[in-house]
Amino acid sequence: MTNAPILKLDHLGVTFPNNPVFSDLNLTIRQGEVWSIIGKNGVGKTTLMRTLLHQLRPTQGKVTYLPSVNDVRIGYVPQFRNIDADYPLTIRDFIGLNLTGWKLPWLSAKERAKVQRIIEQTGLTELANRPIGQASGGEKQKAYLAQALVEAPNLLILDESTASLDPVTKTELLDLVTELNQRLNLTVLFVTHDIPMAQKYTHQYLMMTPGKVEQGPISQLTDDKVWEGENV
Ligand SMILES: Nc1ncnc2c1ncn2[C@@H]1O[C@H](COP(=O)(O)OP(=O)(O)OP(=O)(O)O)[C@@H](O)[C@H]1O
Repeated sequence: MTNAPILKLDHLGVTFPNNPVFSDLNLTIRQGEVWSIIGKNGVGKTTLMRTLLHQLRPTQGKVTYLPSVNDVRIGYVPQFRNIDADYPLTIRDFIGLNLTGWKLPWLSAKERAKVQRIIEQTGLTELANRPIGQASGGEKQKAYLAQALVEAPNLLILDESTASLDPVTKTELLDLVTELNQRLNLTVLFVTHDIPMAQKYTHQYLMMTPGKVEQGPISQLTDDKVWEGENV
């Protein structure tokens, strides 16, 4: 398995009107690495993720996918978002939503098989035909993860996506992500406030504090450092 750089940030910065969020962020992420992105509320973690997804244009510096953006398939699992109880899709339909390209409005047999495989991997077999609007918060989060994984991403961004889960479900999902990381060299960015989970499941950390960003191996993320970072 290679350990080539997949993503490079050079002097990256985002400023909203009258609100400089972060600046001069330099970071190289290699294939197969698992990073935790931590920092207190409002420090800019989601803003950074949106910049990586090209949903936001940086006001300083640049984001480069290597060797080119065409080789990187990003799966994004958002923070908990509610879905109306009468939303008409089943969990199975929801997972396959992004697979229907412009050619056909329905899934091919191959695409249906992909959806079925991911349903089994994420433990959603019993629930697959239930309307997603009627699923619990944790079940919806599992469906979002399955939707992000169905296109076999090589970069997975989990944006506080385990925050609303019970400890058993959280562990199940992060074990699955770890298995995909080890088997497929999946690169993972895990935005979280859950430091014990970050210490258990990730290899590197990026800690954002107002005016400063620090990074290093997860073994160097001490409780003192987290306390300082959260109280700037
Ligand atoms: N579209 C926007 N326009 C203006 N300001 C924004 C916009 N999006 C985010 N912000 C501001 O940027 C800052 C960073 O927000 P962001 O959501 O990135 O923080 P975060 O670290 O993800 O927080 P949390 O841990 O609470 O999810 C906040 O002050 C927020 O109000």
